[in-house]
Amino acid sequence: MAPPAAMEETAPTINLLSNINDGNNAASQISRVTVVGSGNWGSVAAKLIASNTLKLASFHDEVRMWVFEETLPTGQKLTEVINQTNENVKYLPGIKLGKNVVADPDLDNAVRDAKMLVFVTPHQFMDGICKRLVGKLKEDVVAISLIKGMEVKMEGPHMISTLISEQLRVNCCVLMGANIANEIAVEKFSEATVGYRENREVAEKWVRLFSTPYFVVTPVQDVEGVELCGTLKNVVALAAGFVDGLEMGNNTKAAIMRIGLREMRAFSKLLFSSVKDSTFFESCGVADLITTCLGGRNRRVAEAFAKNGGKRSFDELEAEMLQGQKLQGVSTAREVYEVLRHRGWLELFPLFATVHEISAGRLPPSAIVEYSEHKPNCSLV
Ligand SMILES: NC(=O)c1ccc[n+]([C@@H]2O[C@H](COP(=O)([O-])OP(=O)(O)OC[C@H]3O[C@@H](n4cnc5c(N)ncnc54)[C@H](O)[C@@H]3O)[C@@H](O)[C@H]2O)c1
Ligand SMILES: O=P(O)(O)OC[C@H](O)CO
Repeated sequence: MAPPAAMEETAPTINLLSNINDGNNAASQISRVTVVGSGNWGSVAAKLIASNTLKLASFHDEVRMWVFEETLPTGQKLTEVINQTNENVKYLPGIKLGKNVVADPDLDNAVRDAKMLVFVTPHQFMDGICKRLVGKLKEDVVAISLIKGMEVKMEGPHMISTLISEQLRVNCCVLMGANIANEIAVEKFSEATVGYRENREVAEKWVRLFSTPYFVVTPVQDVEGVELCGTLKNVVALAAGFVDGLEMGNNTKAAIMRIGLREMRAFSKLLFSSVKDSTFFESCGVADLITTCLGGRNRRVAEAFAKNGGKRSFDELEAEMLQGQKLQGVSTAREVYEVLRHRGWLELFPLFATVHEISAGRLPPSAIVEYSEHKPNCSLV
């Protein structure tokens, strides 16, 4: 059962202007939370949330976590092992998730009673997941996407939060930030940004659900800006990895990060005029760009790709180096490239375009710095 309302006062939340009724302990007011996804970040998100649902009276203690079921080399099902050991032995070994995290391989069952849905799968699976969930949710469900990626459809680019809100007809916020999951798993201090469209009250409820003394969350009214920061930094991370693989040094890497940030901002503002400059100074912006270009998986695999002279494909390196975890940067670079080509913007975004050309094998990794010699006069908004 959820603890008494008084405990809410001692919960580790940041100071909010919220008037959310956390004092109302009626069963109908208590939100059940389900995490859809159980990879590296999905598991850490479940752990974070589960530590708070035990303390905050407005959330049900139990956190359901939908697991894309797989059989481990031991022959056991991943879900069974998570529930027996309280550990995601494949995607987050060595970390206890909290006894109130329940792994569930049945998607319909996992979301059935949820009032708050946290989506955190690799972005390429979300279209299929949303289709499976249509008509399966409770009324008044709210969602948040922790997914860094986008979709490109015939009619143009689609953010994942838009896919969720349109297909499932729910309010969907986003949470992005400088958040390498393994560091948060061991409770090292970091920050994150919740992006919301209009409903500040819902955003603040998400902030309460995620905030801990070591995970400080700030709400920002710019859902597209926050989500595009999280999505596009993965493309810049590939460029940073190429530079590392070619041993070009820190100055070159800093230059790539600066140019990348400039393209991130310009691309975001061309797609959505509402995107705010200030968002790029939040955790979701420059901070995530820095941590990803220093310590992320996209950077690491791109470094190996460049060291091999582009002779081993990203798919091969991903499977070998990440053991089931998924890169988002390569498909995002392709999706961004499609938008640029379709809209006649390729000349405006030489870094983004070149990252795709390299990862698709059409240019050598060294082209990451050569593009600027050929297109020195390109200017961005
Ligand atoms: N790992 C991080 O440090 C981190 C931090 C912040 C944001 N993110 C973002 O979170 C999202 C999820 O990443 P992650 O790190 O939790 O996952 P991951 O890359 O560690 O794991 C891949 C996940 O995909 C699942 N999967 C495989 N095939 C599937 C299918 N057909 N359908 C549905 N699921 C399938 C696997 O079971 C596994 O749970 C991504 O958008 C990522 O960019 C990751
Ligand atoms: O490991 P990456 O490259 O997927 O990046 C992880 C996170 O997005 C960093 O915030």
